[in-house]
Amino acid sequence: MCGIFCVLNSFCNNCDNLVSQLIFEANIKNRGPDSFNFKVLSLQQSSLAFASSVLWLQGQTLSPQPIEDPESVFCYNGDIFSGLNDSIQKEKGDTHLFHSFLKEHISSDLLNGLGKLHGPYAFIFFDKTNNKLYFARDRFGRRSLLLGRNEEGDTLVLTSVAKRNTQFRFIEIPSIGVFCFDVLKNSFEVDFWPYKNKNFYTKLKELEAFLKTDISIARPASEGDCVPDDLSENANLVLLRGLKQPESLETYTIFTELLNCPTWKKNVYTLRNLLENAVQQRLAAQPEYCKSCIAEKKLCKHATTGILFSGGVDCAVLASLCDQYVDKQRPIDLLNVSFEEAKNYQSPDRVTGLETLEELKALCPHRDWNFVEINVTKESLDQERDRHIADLIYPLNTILDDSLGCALWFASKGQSSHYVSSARILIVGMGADELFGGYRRHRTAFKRYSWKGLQESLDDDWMNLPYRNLGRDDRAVSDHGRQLRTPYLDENVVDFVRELPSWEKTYPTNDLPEGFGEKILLRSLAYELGLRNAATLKKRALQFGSRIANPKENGKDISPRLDT
Ligand SMILES: Nc1ncnc2c1ncn2[C@@H]1O[C@H](COP(=O)(O)OP(=O)(O)OP(=O)(O)O)[C@@H](O)[C@H]1O
Ligand SMILES: NC(=O)CC[C@H](N)C(=O)O
Repeated sequence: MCGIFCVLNSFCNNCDNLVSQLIFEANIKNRGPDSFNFKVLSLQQSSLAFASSVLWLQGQTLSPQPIEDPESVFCYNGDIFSGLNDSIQKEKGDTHLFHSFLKEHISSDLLNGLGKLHGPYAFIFFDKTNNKLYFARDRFGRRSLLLGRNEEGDTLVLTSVAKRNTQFRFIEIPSIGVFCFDVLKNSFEVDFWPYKNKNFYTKLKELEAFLKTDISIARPASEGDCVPDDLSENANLVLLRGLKQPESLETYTIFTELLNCPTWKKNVYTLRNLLENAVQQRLAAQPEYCKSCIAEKKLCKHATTGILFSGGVDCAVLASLCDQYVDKQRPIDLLNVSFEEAKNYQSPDRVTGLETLEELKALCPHRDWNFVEINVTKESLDQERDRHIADLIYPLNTILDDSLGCALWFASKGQSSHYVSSARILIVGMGADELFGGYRRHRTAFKRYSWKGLQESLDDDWMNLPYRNLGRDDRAVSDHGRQLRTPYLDENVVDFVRELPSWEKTYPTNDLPEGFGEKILLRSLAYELGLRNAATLKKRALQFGSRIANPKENGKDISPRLDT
C-alpha cells in the first residue's frame, strides 16, 4: 500500500513552512516501505508539498512517487487490475499509466473514463497549467484518503493517514466522485460518479459543513441504485419456498437440491468464475519476492500471500480459490487473531479457523498452509492502541471502530510467538456480508418489511460500506507495509451480485435455518468447492469471533479509549 500526502497553503508561497507540516511522515512511510520522496511547488501566492511512500506491487521495477513533469504532480495509492493498457502494464506497472490516463482525461469526461478502470485507488493530481488540485477515492472507497483543514482555513491537507490532536481536523473524503480545488479561485467542485447512491448529497453536505464552504456540482448525478419494484416470483424463489421443514432436512440435502436447479447452479458458476478471476488478478499483481527478501531481491520460497482467516465461509471460499493460483512451492499464511478475553485464546474464530484448516488440508493436500496463531494480551492491546492504532482509526471514533481497527491491525501484523508472516499481500473477506446479506439486521428487515425491506437494508449497507469500514480497514492493515486485497469488492463481482434479486443471494426467512439462509448463494459456492463444513457455519463478526469486543458495550457509542 502506498501512503500519499499533500499540503496546500493558499496564502503563502514559502515552501519551508510546508515541509515542517509533513507531520504524518512516519505513518505515511509505514504504508510504503520500498521508497519515500517529496516535492514542493511554489506558486504565485500559495505553495504545495507532496509526499508518497511506495509499496512496490506492480511492474518489473519500482515506480517512485510523487511523479512530477512540466504539467503535473501525481501521488497514487492504487492497484488497477484492468482497463489500462494490459501489455504495457505488466512491464511498467500501473502508476505511470494511471498518471498518463489522468493527464489525457482530466479535462474531458474523466468520470466515465475512470469508470472503465477496475481496481481500488486514491489519488492526488495537481494540474500545473490550470492550478487545480484533483483528488478522489475509487467508487467503492477501497482506499483511504482524508481531508484536513486548520482552524484558520488557510491550509488544506490530503493524506492516506493522519493523527489525533494536531492543528488539523480531518474527515474521510466521501467516495462520491472526483473533487477539484481551484487554487486561484479558492473554490471546490465535485464531479459525481455517473451513477448515484442515495447518500451522495448527504455526504456532500457533511463535507461542506466540515469545510465551511459550498462545493459546486459539475453536473447533477443521474438516478442510481434504487429498490426494484418488481419483486415478482421467479423459479429460484419458488424453489427456496419449496424447501420448507428445515428441521427435517439435512443441510447437504438443501445444497444438493439447490445445485440441481439449473438457474441456481448457473448463478453459482457465474459467481465462481467471477471470483476466480478476481482472486487470480489480485494474486498475480505482485513481485515474486516475499517481505523479508524483497530488499535484497533474493529469490525464495517464503509465503508472499496471506489470508486474514477466521475459518468463516467468506474467507474459506477465498482460501480455497487462492490455492488454485498461488505457486504450489510457496506456503499460504492463514492469519488468525484472538484476544486474551478468550480462555487460552481459544476464541470462536480460533476454533472455526482450525476446523476449516482441516477442510482445506483435505481439499488441497499439496499445499503448505501456515496457520498463524496471533494471540494478543490485554496489555499489548492497550499499549498499541494508545501508542499508535488510535491514530490509524482516526477520524472514526466509535467502539466498533476501535474493536475492528485494533483486531485488523494485530491480525495483519501477522506475528505469532515463533513466526512473522512474510506475506506482502493480504486477502480478506470484506464486503461479503453487505453483498450477500449476512447480517442479522437483514433478517430483521425481512421480518418487518418482507423482500422490499430486505432489499432496502442491503442497499443501505452497501452505500455505507466506504464510511463504516473500508477507509479504516485500509489504514489499519497498510500500516504494516502489506496490501489489503478484497476480491468480493471486485467490480465484476459487485455488479453481478448487486443485480441479483435478494432471494437469489440471501434467504433469511423461516424456511431455512437461521444463520444458514443468510448468504445462501455464497454458501452454495462453498459447498460446491467442497467446503462442506465451512458452508454451514453461522456468521460471527470479527469483533466477537476474536473476543476483542465487550458484548455489553454498544458498538455505535463513541469509544472512551480512542481519545479524539
Ligand atoms: N479472528 C480473525 N482473524 C483474522 N482475520 C479475521 C478474523 N475474523 C475475521 N477476519 C477477516 O475479516 C473478514 C470479515 O470478517 P467476517 O466475520 O465478516 O467474515 P468471515 O469470518 O470470513 O465469515 P462470516 O462473516 O460468515 O463469519 C474475514 O473474511 C477475514 O478475512
Ligand atoms: N501500493 C501502491 O499503491 C503502489 C502503486 C502501484 N500499484 C505500484 O505497485 O507501484
